[in-house]
Amino acid sequence: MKGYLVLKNGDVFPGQLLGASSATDVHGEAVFFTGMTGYQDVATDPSYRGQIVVFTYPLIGNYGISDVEQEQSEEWQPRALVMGECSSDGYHYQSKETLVSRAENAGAGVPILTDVDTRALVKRIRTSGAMEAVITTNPETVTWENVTPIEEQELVKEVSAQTTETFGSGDTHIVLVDFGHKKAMVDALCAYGAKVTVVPYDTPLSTIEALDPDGLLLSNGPGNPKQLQEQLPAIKAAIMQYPTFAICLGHQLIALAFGGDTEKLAFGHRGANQPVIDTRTGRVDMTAQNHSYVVDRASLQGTELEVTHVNVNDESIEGLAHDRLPIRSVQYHPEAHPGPSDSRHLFSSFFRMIAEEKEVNVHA
Ligand SMILES: NC(=O)CC[C@H](N)C(=O)O
Repeated sequence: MKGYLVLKNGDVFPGQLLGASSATDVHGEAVFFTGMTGYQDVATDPSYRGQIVVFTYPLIGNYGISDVEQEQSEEWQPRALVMGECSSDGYHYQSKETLVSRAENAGAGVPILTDVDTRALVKRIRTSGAMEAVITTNPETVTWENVTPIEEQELVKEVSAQTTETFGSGDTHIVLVDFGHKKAMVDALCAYGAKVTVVPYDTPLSTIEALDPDGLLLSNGPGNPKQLQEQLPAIKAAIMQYPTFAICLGHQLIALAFGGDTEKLAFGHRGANQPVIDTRTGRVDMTAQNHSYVVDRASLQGTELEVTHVNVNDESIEGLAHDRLPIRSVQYHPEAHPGPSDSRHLFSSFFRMIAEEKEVNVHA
């Protein structure tokens, strides 16, 4: 069926619609992802909730869909996927589903718009910025009334765990505060010897205390971090009490909790090759990224936070450390999925930080 992506500025990009809910108009924020692989990880990453993801790589779906390895959550998360060409053969995961069959059977109702001039579309987003968009079968009838802008949607509430769940059986107990975590994060923690308890984003401090964690992980998640303003005092109280590592949305929340500010990038960083330098060691990692917002450097003046990592391309802030407490955060994704795992060592630094803290407490 013929379909269209209509940008809020009026530009229309035609294509072919696949998927269960192809007849319905779907609103979202049009953003682009530059990785050559990782489409399944992207399609299931809760950070993409509310967004229409345009893939810059022209051929998507060619290695198939895995049962579990690439799956980051149980649902398809973006509002829609847009691509140049959608492969109907899953080459690597041969006996499994393909992207086409997944879209066609998608109970979640995530349409895929293929055969789109994604090059032109991405150039438009680069010049005009990430923008609201609609996937539709009839561009004439598109309306922007009664649509809540993504900044005002309570997306974390939609994706956060409803109940507490425990994974792994290691000796180090990590409580993962779930703003919309990716499964790869739990897997990475378990691989380093953790037992992980995933708790809803608004879990009170007393419940966290009752779980007696060795450390906290504040996860990634969708939307504007300022949506969680009300949670900041509780987040601050918790992270001041336990060694904490925070990723992406979690990193932004740490900045906000300590009096810093965040701002929105024109079109964000979404891909698998963002170079990040550790300003203390000079080491550069190629990183997996997926974010619209960044911590504002000037806002950190006078706070207890120090910048530890910087993006080599645009000098935006990529990592923070508390000047006194064992609190570290990064804007990028050390758990990868999709993208390189160069920065997986940050998980071992987290476990080292926890061990050091235990030492200090033993001798205190
Ligand atoms: N991956 C994430 O956690 C994204 C954080 C936040 N929603 C942003 O877009 O900046």
